[in-house]
Amino acid sequence: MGTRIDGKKVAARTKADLAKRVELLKARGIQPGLGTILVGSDPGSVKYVAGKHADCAEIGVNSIKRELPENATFDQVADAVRQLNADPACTGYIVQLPLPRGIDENAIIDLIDPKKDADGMHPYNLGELVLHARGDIATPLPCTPRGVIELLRAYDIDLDGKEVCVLGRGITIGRTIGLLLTRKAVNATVTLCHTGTKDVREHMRRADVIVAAMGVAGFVKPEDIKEGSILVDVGVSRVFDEESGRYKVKGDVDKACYEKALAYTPNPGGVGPMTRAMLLQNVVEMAERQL
Ligand SMILES: NC(=O)C1=CN([C@@H]2O[C@H](COP(=O)(O)OP(=O)(O)OC[C@H]3O[C@@H](n4cnc5c(N)ncnc54)[C@H](OP(=O)(O)O)[C@@H]3O)[C@@H](O)[C@H]2O)C=CC1
Ligand SMILES: Nc1nc(=O)c2c([nH]1)NC[C@@H]1CN(c3ccc(C(=O)N[C@@H](CCC(=O)O)C(=O)O)cc3)C=[N+]21
Repeated sequence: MGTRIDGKKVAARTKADLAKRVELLKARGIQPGLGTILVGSDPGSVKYVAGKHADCAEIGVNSIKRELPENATFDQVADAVRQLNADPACTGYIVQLPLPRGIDENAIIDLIDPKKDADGMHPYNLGELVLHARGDIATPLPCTPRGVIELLRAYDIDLDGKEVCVLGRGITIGRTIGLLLTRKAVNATVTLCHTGTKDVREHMRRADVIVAAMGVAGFVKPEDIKEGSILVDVGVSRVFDEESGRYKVKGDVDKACYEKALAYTPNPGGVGPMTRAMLLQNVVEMAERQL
């Protein structure tokens, strides 16, 4: 049985450290504040946003909530973005995705002040990430990819020279994590797979590390992986559980793989809590840049 990588534990440690940094900021007259813009009432999104505010309260960061109805227009969402750009109490914020159909998400993300982009997904910040393969980087990093890397680092898993197979080319993780994994400080070699990949299972079998970020429950099977591989399970599906009669969160990795793995992140309890912790870390770092 491989090592279970406990995301909750590492996230709690990260938050305890951030709480101290928030104290220092306050002592120097800076109060960090996280803004959220939620459009509509998708139950998943409502839950994520509530979780983010609870995290803020835990470490002493102020919350600024903006809620718009499902039928909000592009201009209304754009106005909410402009208000948070101008609000000095808001040091960083996110627009919860997905936005209702008909609102161009990329056009909204474009309007976010890159200095307040807590998700690290503004084109300017993504561009900075592309341009800086070496040295320090002073712009906010995308939360989920950063969470994955911090989580592996917390368990002393060295990615230098490792073959990483990423499954999925979504914006929140698949398409950007390679930019972090291939930075000189991490030094991994990355293959990015998607529905156009010819033999995705062949790529998985070759990999030292698999980052599964598709949202296809149980996609990665024991016969697809190498003995001693490291499994990072990011994808989230809600699957009906016959036994309990309730919907349960399921990851992209079949639990039967754990036996063969050197280490694995459970789902839930792995990457999710780290994603949230990295959002807070971005907000604290953005506030620290004001010092
Ligand atoms: N735990 C956490 O903290 C987080 C979890 N997530 C979860 O991670 C998952 C990915 O999110 P996101 O980055 O937004 O990606 P998207 O959901 O936008 O995209 C999914 C990707 O998976 C690919 N894919 C789907 N089925 C297959 C298949 N059978 N074979 C190969 N590739 C496939 C798609 O390929 P194609 O492009 O060809 O259609 C697509 O690129 C989601 O389930 C999301 O909920 C996201 C962020 C944080
Ligand atoms: N712009 C943007 N940024 C995101 O970061 C983003 C997004 N859009 N769209 C949707 C996905 C999904 N996502 C999760 C975050 C935390 C948990 C999380 O904390 N999960 C807990 C359990 C939660 C439960 O049980 O329901 C865990 O894994 O232990 C899960 C999923 C962020 N996403």
